[in-house]
Amino acid sequence: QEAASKPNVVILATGGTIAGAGASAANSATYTAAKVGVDQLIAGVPELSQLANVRGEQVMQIASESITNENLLQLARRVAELADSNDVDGIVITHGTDTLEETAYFLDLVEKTDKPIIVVGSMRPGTAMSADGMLNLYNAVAVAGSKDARGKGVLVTMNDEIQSGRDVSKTMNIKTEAFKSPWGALGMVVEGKSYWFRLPSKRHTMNSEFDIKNIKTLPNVGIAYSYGNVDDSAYKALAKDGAKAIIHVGTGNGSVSSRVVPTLQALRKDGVQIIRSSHVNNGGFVLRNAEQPDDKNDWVVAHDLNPQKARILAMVALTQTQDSKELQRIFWEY
Ligand SMILES: NC(=O)C[C@H](N)C(=O)O
Repeated sequence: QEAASKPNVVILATGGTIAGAGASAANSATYTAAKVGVDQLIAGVPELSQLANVRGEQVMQIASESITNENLLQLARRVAELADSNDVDGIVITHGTDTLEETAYFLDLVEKTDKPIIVVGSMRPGTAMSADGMLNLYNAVAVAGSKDARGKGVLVTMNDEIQSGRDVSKTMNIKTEAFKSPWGALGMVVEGKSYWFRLPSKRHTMNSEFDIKNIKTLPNVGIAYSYGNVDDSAYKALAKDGAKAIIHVGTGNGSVSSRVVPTLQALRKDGVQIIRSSHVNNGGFVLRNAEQPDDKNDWVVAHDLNPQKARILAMVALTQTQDSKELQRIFWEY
């Protein structure tokens, strides 16, 4: 009877530092990620059973720097199956923090559900002093089981904050206050209770035109970084390797070096989509035709998406359109 009154939350474990282990309690930074299985992870936080009926599944066991597009698709398909089942109220994904922001955004774009989907990780392994994984996981399950988290898109619970999976990124390694959004957190979780302050305004989940059920494979999209004295070799190499789009990680306004401009114009003529983003640290804001004539060059701007999130959106969008104007619409709306 007590179980019937609690929400049913499934924890999908993928690895990362939240499942990591070090040689001693003093090893907060030196450890091996993806060591501890999901059952042990759940057993390590017995208080979870006060929040929800929790069960776990090990989807993969990897450090998130090694995640592939196939891993992303596999995870997203399993999330969709669970979201469709009547006995699941919320889903938590434990994940390495390196690419957590990419996975969270991918799921935000392709999952057709208003059930809470929470992606969570930790900055320290569970074996370390002041490990942050236990509380982050507790908070994730609390949010996943709460009715007021429904319809808010994929969320990330790190360091007591509830962040939008679309906006959040890892801004720091080592520190536990690593996950920030340029537009601020959506809320806080304290002692298992959520406090909300704002809502995402971009299209996501139920309101998204993308659906994992229609996505068989993801296209090759590469990222090339700009800096002083940059040349065009990375762009050419990506195109040679079959990239359908290249995310240009520009300086400042997503600017393009005069040495690189002719190559990007030529690649666009050859059919490669060129998407300008910025490498500024606290959130880029790239506008069309600002510093570069995007209309003339038929390039796209990533607006506020960082390069790794721009890659995710470009891959998803390219499953549906090859038209640069459509691509730009999608980059404004998601
Ligand atoms: N804190 C972490 O989870 C980092 C680790 N390299 C990972 O992404 O799997």
